[in-house]
Amino acid sequence: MIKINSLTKRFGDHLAVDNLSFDVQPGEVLGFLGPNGAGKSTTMKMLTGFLTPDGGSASVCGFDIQSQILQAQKHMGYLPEGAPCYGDMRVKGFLEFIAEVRGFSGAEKRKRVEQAVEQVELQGVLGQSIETLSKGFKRRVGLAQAILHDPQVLILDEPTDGLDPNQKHQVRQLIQQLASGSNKIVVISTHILEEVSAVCTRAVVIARGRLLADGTPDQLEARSRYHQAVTVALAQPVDSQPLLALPGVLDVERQREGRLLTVVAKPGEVIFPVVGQYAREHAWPVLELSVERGRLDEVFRRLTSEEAA
Ligand SMILES: Nc1ncnc2c1ncn2[C@@H]1O[C@H](COP(=O)(O)OP(=O)(O)OP(=O)(O)O)[C@@H](O)[C@H]1O
Repeated sequence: MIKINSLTKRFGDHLAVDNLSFDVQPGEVLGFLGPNGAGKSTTMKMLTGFLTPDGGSASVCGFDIQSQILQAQKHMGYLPEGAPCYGDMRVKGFLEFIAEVRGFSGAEKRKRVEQAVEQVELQGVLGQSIETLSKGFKRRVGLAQAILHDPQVLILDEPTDGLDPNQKHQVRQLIQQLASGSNKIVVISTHILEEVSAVCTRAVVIARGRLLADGTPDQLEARSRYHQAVTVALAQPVDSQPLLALPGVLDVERQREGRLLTVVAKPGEVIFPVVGQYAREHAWPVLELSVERGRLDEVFRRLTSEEAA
């Protein structure tokens, strides 16, 4: 597991990571969220031994990241932000080089490279130099080097940043594949909130280096103003004002010239039945009626802007 205890990092006067504490358990895919400059990459760099903390401690698979970093690194795969690789090396040569650095040789080295190549589907570009690859393929090379030694812990800094929707989908599938049923830990930093719903079992939100929220995607969505909101799509606009008098209704938002209503519930209230009944009784031309789980982007904005205020 990963244990982070009051981890702190300063750059000059600037406190980039401020007393951060949380644990990650085997089997978890943790989304590490925060606005630009929140301290995500700095935290990941400390965990992986690329930066030394100024305070606090952390351990990975029981190994302290300061006094036992080499042992900790054996259990970790790391995809740094932007997935930097040696541009003038060819893909195969680069992966063989990484395999050697990881201590593999001979048949074992060939097997490890083959497996990683297969997992991220690099077969078609093995002879190509890395600098000539598309962004998506460069990212895959970065992923291949991170998983080559089959680590217990994968730390991925914005693994889908800048990829097209198909490539994003592929990388997410790969993350799910790597994590599923394996008891491994995957930590991914991201700005993309749909990624959290798509692949993460838990999310931690930070801003200005401090922890703001920690929970499952469902728990975070439940903090949204739109949790249990009812969305009503209509063929024509209706008089929605009376909805405000229904029990449990907090607000009604109108969009598309009144043909899309979002009926917001008071905290803890379930309003789908009363809104549905009202619409039926008044013969509204309903095209679609649905309940919202909550909007992560709104929770994220609120949490991080409260912090900035
Ligand atoms: N080597 C450095 N020297 C000085 N300041 C740094 C250094 N690395 C990071 N910082 C500062 O520390 C803060 C946290 O940066 P960090 O890269 O960890 O944020 P982040 O959450 O990963 O942001 P992003 O989402 O933009 O990648 C920022 O204000 C950044 O400018």
